Amino acid sequence: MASATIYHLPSTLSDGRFHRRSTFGSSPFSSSVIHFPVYADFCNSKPKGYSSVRCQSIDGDEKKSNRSLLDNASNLLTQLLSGGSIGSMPTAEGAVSDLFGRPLFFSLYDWFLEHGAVYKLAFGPKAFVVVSDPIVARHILRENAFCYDKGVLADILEPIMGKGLIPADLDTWKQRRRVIAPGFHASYLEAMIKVFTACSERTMSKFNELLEGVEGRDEQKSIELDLEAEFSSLALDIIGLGVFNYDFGSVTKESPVIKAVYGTLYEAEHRSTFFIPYWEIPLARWIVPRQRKFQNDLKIINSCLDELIKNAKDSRQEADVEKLQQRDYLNLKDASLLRFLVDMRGADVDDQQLRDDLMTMLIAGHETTASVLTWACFLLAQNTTKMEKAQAEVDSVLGNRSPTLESLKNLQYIRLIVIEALRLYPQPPLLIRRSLKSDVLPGGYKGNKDGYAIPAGTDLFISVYNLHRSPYFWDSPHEFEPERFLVQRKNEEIEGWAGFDPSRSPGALYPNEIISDFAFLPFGGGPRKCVGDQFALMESTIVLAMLLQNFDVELKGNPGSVELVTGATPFHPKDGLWCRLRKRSHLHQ
Ligand code: HEM
Repeated sequence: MASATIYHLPSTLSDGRFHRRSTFGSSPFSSSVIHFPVYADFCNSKPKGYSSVRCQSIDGDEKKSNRSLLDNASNLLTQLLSGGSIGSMPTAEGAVSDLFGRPLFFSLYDWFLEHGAVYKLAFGPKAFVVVSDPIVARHILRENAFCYDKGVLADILEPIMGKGLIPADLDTWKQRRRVIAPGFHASYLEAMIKVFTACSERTMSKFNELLEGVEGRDEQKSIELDLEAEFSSLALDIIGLGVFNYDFGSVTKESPVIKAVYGTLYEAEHRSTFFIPYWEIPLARWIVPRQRKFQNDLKIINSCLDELIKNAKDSRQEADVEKLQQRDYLNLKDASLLRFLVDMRGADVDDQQLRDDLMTMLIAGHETTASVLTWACFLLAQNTTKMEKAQAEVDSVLGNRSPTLESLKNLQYIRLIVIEALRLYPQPPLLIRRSLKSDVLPGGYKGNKDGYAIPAGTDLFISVYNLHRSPYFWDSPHEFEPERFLVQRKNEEIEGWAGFDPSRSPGALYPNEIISDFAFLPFGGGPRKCVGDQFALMESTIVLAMLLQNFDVELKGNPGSVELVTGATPFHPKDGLWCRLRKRSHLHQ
């Protein structure tokens, strides 16, 4: 009989990694948990694409009759307080109760199909404008980018990231972006491939050791583990080494710093699913136990970062940007971004700013990447043909060798799987903005030809989830089809959208917002686009390739039982992604 061993990581009990969903219980958004529709449901739905999502909502009259007094009062208040100023737009009379039963983005999707690509969400005393159209997204993110700031998101993240790139005011952002973006140059990324490979090898060794501990013949052995937790540890180790040359070693051990990082991540996540700055209530940081713990976690991380900054400054070797980029990164002992930032001539900054920069990248680049890998495995494990195609590519490109930059270029199918996972599960599913001045949004596809006037101070959600699953811009939008990115797609009917054309970004290893004219926005677009996109994509490709090179992966349970939680932060399977791993048959002794 085949033996299987179930591994609970030690952290299950002590660092809160797996308790985090329960901390979300108090949030109106994140308490939403749904059984995720099985991939096959999507494929069989008619019209192709969205009926599975729609079937989870209460439609029409039934929905209205279920509205509570709270919903009616909330909508009335919205109309009174903000309805007039952005009145020309279709309004989704969102029932607040809709938000309790399931993640917010499902409701946003239903309302998008009902009201169009730009609608106003009547929600309590506030109104949000929800955008689900590439032409409108392009206007906000690129053409008129400096008319908008991060609004609610900056309010939420500022206490954690300070003046890091994400929440920074415009002046600080301009100054820091100019210094940080060049740090992700080609030689740095190539050196990072060594880091991705070395860290992944540690994870693969851990899995192999666990398998060796199982009794029985090689071909019969399997282990069951939560791949989401494993990817989370691996991504933490990678971001620590890549950004500040610090080895958390979290794949194999626990430490107070690791616990503090997870504590901080969960607080960041909790705050970003709340949208109301409850932590600013006077004395909350001293009285509320979770806030006290958060302050303590921040202190632990900050003192670790302070020491790393001090060491980097003590060994500073000043140079111009061009000279820094020409260093022999493949052989540097410390190829980290911190080294680059500290050594850059003329970019002297105080320790506080450096700390904010590092903290921002630690948070922005950790769970996002772990989530992409999680959902890529979830999708692949449900599709035997695509899994076999992926493993065949890995076998022919890598054999039993470790990945290099050259092999990464040849792992085309694995790259597209990562991209397709990001299309179906964008991390985060919403981009948040607030208008700094009055503006006129384009109407977008099927919208008002004159556009929509919005006043200064309007809060907007660009729903990347809606964009990525729009039936107007994608064929079979809910299907897992990595191959779709190889095909040119034009839609002459859509005025103002240039269509999908891979040749628009020659030499790009991965499809991006340019190729899709803003219909594909996993890393945002325009000046605030993610600085770590290539880092994250290469990392995900290498980790996934090495996993498939070594193991057969299947879901432990039924895909329909995988429950999904999210707010404005990465999607998570509620109880992790439990998978069964077996050593690939050609690797048996
Ligand atoms: C798959 C992984 C990742 C995803 C999906 C992702 C996604 C995003 C998105 C959507 C934005 C734009 C947010 C907006 O416009 O409001 C962003 C910004 C940012 N990301 Fe990433 N990211 C990932 C990995 C990383 C990594 C690895 C790093 C750093 C090493 C990083 C650092 C940043 C920073 C600093 C910003 C702010 C840029 C600015 O405002 O100038 N991200 N990311």
